Amino acid sequence: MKHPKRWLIVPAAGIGRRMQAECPKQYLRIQSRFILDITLSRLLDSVAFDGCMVSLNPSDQWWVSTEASADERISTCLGGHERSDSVLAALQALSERASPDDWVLVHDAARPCVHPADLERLITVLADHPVGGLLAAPVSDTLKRGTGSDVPEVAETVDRRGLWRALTPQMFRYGLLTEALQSAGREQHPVTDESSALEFFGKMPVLVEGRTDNIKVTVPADLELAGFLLSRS
Ligand SMILES: Nc1ccn([C@@H]2O[C@H](COP(=O)(O)OP(=O)(O)OP(=O)(O)O)[C@@H](O)[C@H]2O)c(=O)n1
Ligand SMILES: C[C@](O)(CO)[C@H](O)COP(=O)(O)O
Repeated sequence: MKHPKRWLIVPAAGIGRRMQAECPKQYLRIQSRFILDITLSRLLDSVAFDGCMVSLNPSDQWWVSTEASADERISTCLGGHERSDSVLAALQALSERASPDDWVLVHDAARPCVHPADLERLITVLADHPVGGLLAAPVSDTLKRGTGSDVPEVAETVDRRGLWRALTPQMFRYGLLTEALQSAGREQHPVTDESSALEFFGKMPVLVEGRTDNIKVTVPADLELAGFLLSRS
């Protein structure tokens, strides 16, 4: 039986609106390196991939200045309006090289602190699984649902038992992930991660516990925290 290949997709076509920075957040620097370069090097230096596809914004003017742009292992494609569109564009850009049973790991460009041990655990746990799964962290805080007003008040406390925070990478079979994202798009079913598309497609992805320091750089305060975490890794 043909051994499945392993592909990496890094959606990096966002504009980082919540970061309120002068450039898309994946091009902010930590220790003088672009966040995107840090993320890609942590992934590619830790795991053997058969190829890597990075989705870029059509207006991207920074990619040409990255270390990654000179890396022969990495190809690029144009991303889309939503993260899911950017992931689907990367899957379609790999269509000539990938087979349905190949593994695809999808990781946010904005998560530079991902730890090699988490990558190894995800790949090992899911190696023989027919669908795949994702890194996730059990919720440890008490959760409140707020009212939508300018001064939000507690509407209810949400039972946190069994709740997890989805992280990335998320790892699924190439064919199934492509079909699931296409189906969610046709049905205009909003998905904010790959697992949501598989769930909509009737599958139950595996939750693989990951480190809580695998943060997504989203708002200004996250940049200093990511810098601290990277200084210790
Ligand atoms: N149309 C999009 C939107 C997001 N992303 C990528 O998906 C990852 C996670 O998305 P998010 O944190 O929401 O990034 P942004 O969309 O850039 O942030 P914001 O929502 O604040 O604009 C990021 O690496 C981002 O570059 C993408 O490739 N294509
Ligand atoms: C994929 C993800 O990072 C899992 O938590 C998250 O859904 C991305 O959401 P965003 O709004 O695109 O940042």
